[in-house]
Amino acid sequence: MAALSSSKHCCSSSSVYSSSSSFGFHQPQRNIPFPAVSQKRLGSKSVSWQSKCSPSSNVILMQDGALATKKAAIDEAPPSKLKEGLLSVTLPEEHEQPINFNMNADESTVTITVVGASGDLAKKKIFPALFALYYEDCLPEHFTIFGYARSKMTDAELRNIVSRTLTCRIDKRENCSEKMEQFLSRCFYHSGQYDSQQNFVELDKKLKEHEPNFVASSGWKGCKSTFLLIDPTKHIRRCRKICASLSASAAASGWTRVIVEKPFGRDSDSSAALTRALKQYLEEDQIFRIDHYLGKELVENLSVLRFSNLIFEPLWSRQYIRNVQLIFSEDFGTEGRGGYFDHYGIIRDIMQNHLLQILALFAMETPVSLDAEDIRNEKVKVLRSMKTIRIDDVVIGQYKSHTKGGVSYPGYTDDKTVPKDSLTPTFAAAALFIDNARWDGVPFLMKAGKALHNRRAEIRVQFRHVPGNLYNRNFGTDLDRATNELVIRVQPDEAIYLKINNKVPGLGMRLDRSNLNLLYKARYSKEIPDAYERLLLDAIEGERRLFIRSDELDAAWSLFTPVLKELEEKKIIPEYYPYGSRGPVGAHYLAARYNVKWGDIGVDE
Ligand SMILES: NC(=O)C1=CN([C@@H]2O[C@H](COP(=O)(O)OP(=O)(O)OC[C@H]3O[C@@H](n4cnc5c(N)ncnc54)[C@H](OP(=O)(O)O)[C@@H]3O)[C@@H](O)[C@H]2O)C=CC1
Ligand SMILES: O=C1O[C@H](COP(=O)(O)O)[C@@H](O)[C@H](O)[C@H]1O
Repeated sequence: MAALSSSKHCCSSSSVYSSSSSFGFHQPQRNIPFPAVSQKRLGSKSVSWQSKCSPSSNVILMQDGALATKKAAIDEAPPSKLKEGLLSVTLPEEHEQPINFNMNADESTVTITVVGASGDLAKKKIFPALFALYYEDCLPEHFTIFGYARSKMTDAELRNIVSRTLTCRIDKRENCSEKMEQFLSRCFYHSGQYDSQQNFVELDKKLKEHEPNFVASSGWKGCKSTFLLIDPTKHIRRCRKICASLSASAAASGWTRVIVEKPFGRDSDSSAALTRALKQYLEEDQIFRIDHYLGKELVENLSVLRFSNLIFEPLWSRQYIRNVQLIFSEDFGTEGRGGYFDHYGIIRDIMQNHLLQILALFAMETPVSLDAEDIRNEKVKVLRSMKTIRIDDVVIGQYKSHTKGGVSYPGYTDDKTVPKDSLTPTFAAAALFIDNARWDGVPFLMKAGKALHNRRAEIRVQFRHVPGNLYNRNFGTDLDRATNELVIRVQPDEAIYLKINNKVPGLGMRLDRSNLNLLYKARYSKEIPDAYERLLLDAIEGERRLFIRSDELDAAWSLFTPVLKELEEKKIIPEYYPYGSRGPVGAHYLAARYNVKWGDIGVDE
């Protein structure tokens, strides 16, 4: 979990504040005029424009009532800053005067705390993503990163661990080691218990010591963000304590945002309990629940593809789409995470969150705007329109050991941290339906598994066959074999391709299926940022579009909780499949029931 400070409280203690960056840092003003404000007449507003690091980010935050409209705000902002997207404004409640804000980007500042810094995710993803942002100049001029966990460590030891995980992009090798040194010199560590307010007060004290002089001298108390990287469901009491400490510190010294990693509960009740615990001390808009699949490039592109191309949106309904497939596979097992995994299983680990989030983005109605709340409103609507999942529409599997080419691969229950008699699914397939006018009757098939034959995540959209197609006789009796299929390959080798029927060149009339192929590595020379880079940047900027709101979470759990309960109460035995195989055959029967063939199986997979 991580917490960020937002401009909302940072600015509340003084009558006139200014801000110089998209990160919302507040300074005594530099006299750039801004429209007058009166708290009574005003509501929250946000303004979006192109930012250097965050193309569609919501960069100006006007809260506690700003008279300024979006247009006025943009009109008032200096063009150079609009270009860079470096503005953030918060208006104090008592403020009745014209407001000014600082435009000096050099004076922007943020403090990032990584709670659970000794863990796997911090090393593997969080520090490398923060470094990538630093390298890209997407972090403010003055930033400090504090690792926090119970393990005893010095700053040097943290830096040593972190340094081993930092890499520069292939196209950004210039000054790489110099940049790493600079980055590491901003990383510090503080050891403490998660439930000790005293330890957090000590941390706060250290954070202050690292604030730049101009922050201290202005009386402004700081903008902080905190990543909570301890399992929030298992450590709910600790999380509540952490939030209490952050909230107490924020009340005295700014405001805080908390970025929380999954798992967000294991069913509706535990998820609601976690939400209650977090909301005891934080407002919903301070909580950033991460689903890292939403930060993946092609998942983000889904809306662009659909809503900015005339050739797709009109086809996006039951009228033209026969089925949609959401596929996740990994070619490795739960090695090393068996203890965690056994408590959750693949449905909770991948389907209820990552695949369902993609489904919601795919199937939602057009949002009013690209504002986070508009998008999330549409996602909630579609999730709430889904039919209860029937147990007959779910197939579960578990991998067993397998020997191939003289190499022996372990079964799931061979992991010492997994009970020998565990029925936890490592594979699942499910058919879901959306009960609305657009998607009535269209199967949304999900498939997710570990220890399969490849690593892949993709969205497949199979279209209906062309009515009265002149070329039907070329396809034989199985017309569905010749339908168009749009494939959005999220990973690896990001690509979007469309399968079309095409005449094979020559004097005859032979058709084949070919791909119109947008392979990212062939089209774009730029390396694709890791999902965590996008998400961390958005969290720091206060952009919520890619984070899960509590009502979305409730809707997702309402959908999956009944079937999960039934599977567990009935102790349904998973279908065993060999490590490295294509998974249980039951998945094919499930698809066949709805006249569907999995698109990832076959000649053109
Ligand atoms: N690792 C991954 O690939 C992914 C992880 N996540 C989620 O991110 C979060 C962090 O994951 P990850 O880093 O792998 O987790 P780890 O198991 O590595 O632990 C993270 C931190 O939790 C603390 N911790 C571990 N056990 C306990 C305990 N029994 N009591 C109190 N604190 C404990 C450790 O700090 P210390 O003991 O020093 O206090 C450690 O720094 C989790 O919520 C996880 O579900 C999500 C997606 C992928
Ligand atoms: O959330 C999780 O995701 C990873 C897969 O993420 P990816 O970005 O590598 O595709 C998965 O291995 C893990 O079990 C799950 O908790």
